[in-house]
Amino acid sequence: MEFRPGHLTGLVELFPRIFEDERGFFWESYNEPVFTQAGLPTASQFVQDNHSWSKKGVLRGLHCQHEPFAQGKLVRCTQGKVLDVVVDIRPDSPTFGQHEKFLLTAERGNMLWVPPGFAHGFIALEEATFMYKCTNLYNKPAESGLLWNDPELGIDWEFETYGIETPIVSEKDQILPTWKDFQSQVAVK
Ligand SMILES: Cc1cn([C@H]2C[C@H](O)[C@@H](COP(=O)(O)OP(=O)(O)O[C@H]3O[C@@H](C)C(=O)[C@@H](O)[C@H]3O)O2)c(=O)[nH]c1=O
Repeated sequence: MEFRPGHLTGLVELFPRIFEDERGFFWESYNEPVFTQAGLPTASQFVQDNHSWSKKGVLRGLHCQHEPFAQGKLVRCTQGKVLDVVVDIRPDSPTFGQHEKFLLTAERGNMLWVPPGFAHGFIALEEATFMYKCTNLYNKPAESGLLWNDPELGIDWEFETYGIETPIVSEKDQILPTWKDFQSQVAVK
């Protein structure tokens, strides 16, 4: 497994070692001592596993849960490919408000460790199965997030590159706060 730090502190992209033969392929997606060595959470810290499937063009996000329910997420795409986007929402971070994008594909098996303190989302660039482990349980009242197309965040979701005309966004995600509103909400909490 190769571990590549993201530009935003705390993010880690994981690339498994892939063994291919005439039958197909094999790789280790989790190995406790290897994860410990890399400073990543291990099995007992992951308390919830999630699995979603999305049509091409579905955009989910950007989601987070406020403290003390913030979740770290180890995410991966096991069918198709997604553009994964994270926004740094740690007020004391020098990169507060900045985002980073990762192309996660089933073929490469790459994963992303997103620590607590980020809003997270993705767009399915083709039919995609998305699976992830979380370090905290789902807590509906603690749900929050950011509006995916807020100009202030300035995220290019690369629709043109992948032939997506209009993203499919849930009603809930269409009314998430802008970056400006999110900051004032956090400030009053
Ligand atoms: C996230 C979640 C949802 N649900 C339920 C609530 C709802 O009725 C239904 C669908 O929920 P959502 O629309 O929030 O699903 P979705 O938009 O896929 O939410 C996910 O998006 C990605 C980007 C993330 O980062 C995740 O943490 C999570 O927020 O599933 C759970 O039971 N447990 C969970 O952990």
